[in-house]
Amino acid sequence: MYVRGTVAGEVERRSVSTKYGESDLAEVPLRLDSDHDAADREASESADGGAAVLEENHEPTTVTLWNKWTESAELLEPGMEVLVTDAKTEECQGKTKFATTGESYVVVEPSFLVNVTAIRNWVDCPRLYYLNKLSGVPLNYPVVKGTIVHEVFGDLLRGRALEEAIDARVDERGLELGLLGESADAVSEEVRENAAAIEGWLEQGRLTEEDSWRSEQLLISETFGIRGRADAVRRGAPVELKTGKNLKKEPRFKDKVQAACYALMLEEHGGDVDVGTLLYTKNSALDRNEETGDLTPAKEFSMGDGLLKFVVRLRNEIAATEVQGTVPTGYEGNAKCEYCFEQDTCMVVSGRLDQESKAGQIGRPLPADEREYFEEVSRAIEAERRAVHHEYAKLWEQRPQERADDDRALIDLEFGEKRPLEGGRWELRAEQPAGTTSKLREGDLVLASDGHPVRGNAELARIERLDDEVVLTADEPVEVTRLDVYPSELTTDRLLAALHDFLLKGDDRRKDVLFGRADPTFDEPEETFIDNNPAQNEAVRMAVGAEDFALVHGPPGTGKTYTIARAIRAMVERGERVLLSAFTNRAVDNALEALLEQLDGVVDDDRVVRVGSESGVRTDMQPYRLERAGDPAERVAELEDAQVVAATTATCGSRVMKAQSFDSALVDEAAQLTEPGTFAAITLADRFVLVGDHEQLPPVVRSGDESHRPELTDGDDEPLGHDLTESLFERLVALHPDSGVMLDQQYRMNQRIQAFASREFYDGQLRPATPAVAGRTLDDLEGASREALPESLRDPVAFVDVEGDDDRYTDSAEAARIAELVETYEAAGLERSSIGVIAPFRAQVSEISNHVPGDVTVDTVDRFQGSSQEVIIVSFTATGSLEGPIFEDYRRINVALTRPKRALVLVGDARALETDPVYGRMLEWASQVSVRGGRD
Ligand SMILES: Nc1ncnc2c1ncn2[C@@H]1O[C@H](COP(=O)(O)OP(=O)(O)OP(=O)(O)O)[C@@H](O)[C@H]1O
Repeated sequence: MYVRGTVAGEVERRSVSTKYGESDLAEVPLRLDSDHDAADREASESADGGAAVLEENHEPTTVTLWNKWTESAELLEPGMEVLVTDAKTEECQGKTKFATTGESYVVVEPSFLVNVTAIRNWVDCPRLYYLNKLSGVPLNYPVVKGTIVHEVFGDLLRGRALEEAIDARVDERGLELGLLGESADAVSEEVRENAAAIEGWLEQGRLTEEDSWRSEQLLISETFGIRGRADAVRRGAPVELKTGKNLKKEPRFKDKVQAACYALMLEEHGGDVDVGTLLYTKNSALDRNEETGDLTPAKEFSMGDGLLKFVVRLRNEIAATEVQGTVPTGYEGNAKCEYCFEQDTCMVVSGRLDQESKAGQIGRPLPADEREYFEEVSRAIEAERRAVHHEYAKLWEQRPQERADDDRALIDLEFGEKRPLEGGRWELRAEQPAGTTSKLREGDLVLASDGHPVRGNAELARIERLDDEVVLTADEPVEVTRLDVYPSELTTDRLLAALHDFLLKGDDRRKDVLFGRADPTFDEPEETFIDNNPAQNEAVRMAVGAEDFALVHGPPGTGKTYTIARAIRAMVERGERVLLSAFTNRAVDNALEALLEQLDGVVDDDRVVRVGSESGVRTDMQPYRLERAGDPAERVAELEDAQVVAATTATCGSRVMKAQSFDSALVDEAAQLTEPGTFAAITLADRFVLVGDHEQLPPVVRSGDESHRPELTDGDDEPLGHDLTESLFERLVALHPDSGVMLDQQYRMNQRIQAFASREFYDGQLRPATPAVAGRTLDDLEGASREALPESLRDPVAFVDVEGDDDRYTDSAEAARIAELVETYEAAGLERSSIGVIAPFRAQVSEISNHVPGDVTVDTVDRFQGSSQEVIIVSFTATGSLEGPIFEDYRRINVALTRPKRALVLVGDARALETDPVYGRMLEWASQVSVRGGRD
């Protein structure tokens, strides 16, 4: 049976004499989880074929861990979670206790998902694992070549011809190879040598019997807290490809460990694995006359129980280290520093961060405030990682309908067909029921399954099309009936690397300025860049003249995009190479569009390059998109000759972008970026300009979403100084207020609409840029007439009182009233597509969507940020006390109220809203009719 719970006290270890001799044991006081989805587990095929439904029990019990599992017991601290499989019960003085059996596995912190490659690295040296995590994998030839060989291997398994696979895969990596100075022919030759081993081996397999193969299988273990992608699975057993050589008979130990991880997961999914295979592809390229030893590439080993358990214990060490936030020193394993490639890096990191390390330390430690900053921010990033793991856990903890309601899955799809594509991949089609919504978008990577993303047959797939029909491409032909959001750690990995690069490799002057030890300096040109808007002109002068950085604070509609474009043009005219970046693809493309207008006749179009994925970049910007595939020299020239490169901040953390450098970086939507998120872009440039509005939505952090367990090691209860929700932009505005300028003329809203936001959020300084903007009404729109509206809606701002029902997340009366309002505006001549509805909860968004036609955009505030509409209707969904995201942070209401150009209608329960002073003032403003209002 399964026993799962939280450690409730100190663990006691001792030795006892048994009939088998001396045995170690550890007694762990455990508070059992009451409802660890027992029913769900029972229905599933879990590793031990059954599950214990444990009674709710708040009294701690004891679980005894025997022999080798006492090693894992040593890692335990009160508050940690433990899972024991195949436990037995023992009655003792009327109490039920538990103990491990010979079959048991003990899993520490089972919801922390450890990557298989992490476990493999950990075998070599725990500190190496830490260093890899910190600095990320750089662009280097062995890594890129290894990836290509793996891809060719997958292709061969899927039946693609060798030469075709090599050509295609080398071509796809053109850009990376170009950056590394490699030529396609030379790389193809090397890949061919490696692939020969694979092909020969596959031939043998085919000669003897009908093999059942599967390439690249994504495995996630809900029992052992491990995940990874097996290179291949042959007759149910793992096959791992290594591009190195191995002249011994046996596979390398760490490679065995890796294969054992996959074996463990395959067994959890119902397999019985007794063998693992390692394929050392370099072996076949070696010359028998020069090398002695076993040159056969494929080496098999038998998969013993002892190894599987050892692997789980290693995994436990990683999980415990991560949850406690301790930094490995290298003493934990038997690290051999003198042979390690990373010895220098290791010593530098140890020296700079003043960490204990087996390799030793070099250099002076960073100043104390920088080390403290590093600790706080890296801890916050690790909390983000745990939140991603939490997303994984939801894959099995939530029922399908709950996931669908959460917008995290599309369920009940009707499988249509699977069609083989050229190159051995598959196209999968399914129909989705009408009216379903989710977070999934075209271009997303998803978990496509035949029913369950973890327990069923599942595969990573890309969404090619998403309307009534869903079209996917994948490596394997899954009969798709369900799609789940794929929780990715990529962002977290890149944040950590960006933090590392900034603090450990970053420029000292920049750190002095960012940590407040020095003031930023400017050398502003006297030139006038924009003659009709003094604040914008000053912003461009500061941006161009900044020697360190400049800040442009742009309230809604104040011409941020225009100002950025003008500033970049000025920089380009001065001969600078410029990076244009923003948090979202949408903002990057908007700014790029404005910039192209400015650059017309200044630089050739082909010196402006957009870096991003095909699905991320807007159609009209595709001509500027950098193709990754093709001739290496051509690809790299295209990027390196570019004078302006545009990419999201996430892409700035990619290996390709990290190889670039710029004179200046301009970052839009900077108030929505975490500090390390901002570093990813600005570390690529000598100077930077941040553009944003800290009175609108702050960075979105996953770990803030839900209640996570308190830090285990955080002895002092001091609140963290840096928790990722404050942007670098906001911090710098406070730290160096004179390095920025606020744009104060807005080009969007009628005067009546902007009045409240200006007063509440911008010290009354925001004003309409022109009389025409101030006087905007619906009458300006073709075919629309305010006269046709009821009197109560003729003013640009209106309030509609709807008594709230008692539901917390939805209000159907409000939804019905909003549907009527939409009809009223339509009757007055408005296009439905020019009306937007904002609601605080997803549930209310769905409720309203069911009442209004599809071409009216209905969404949450977060989704509306950055856009505008002619008419905006806001549903407050409030009753009694004000609770919910829209009310927790006044910046949300600022965003909601500043989306419309010509008309704003607030729909809510006046009595509830009045209970808060800000909303009280909002009601007053919305209910007063302007002098020039539409009364006859
Ligand atoms: N100095 C200016 N003179 C004339 N028009 C301007 C000026 N600055 C901006 N505009 C116009 O104002 C509108 C809004 O500008 P822009 O798109 O740059 O705003 P933004 O601040 O980026 O908006 P958002 O708040 O949506 O991000 C655009 O139509 C733009 O052409």
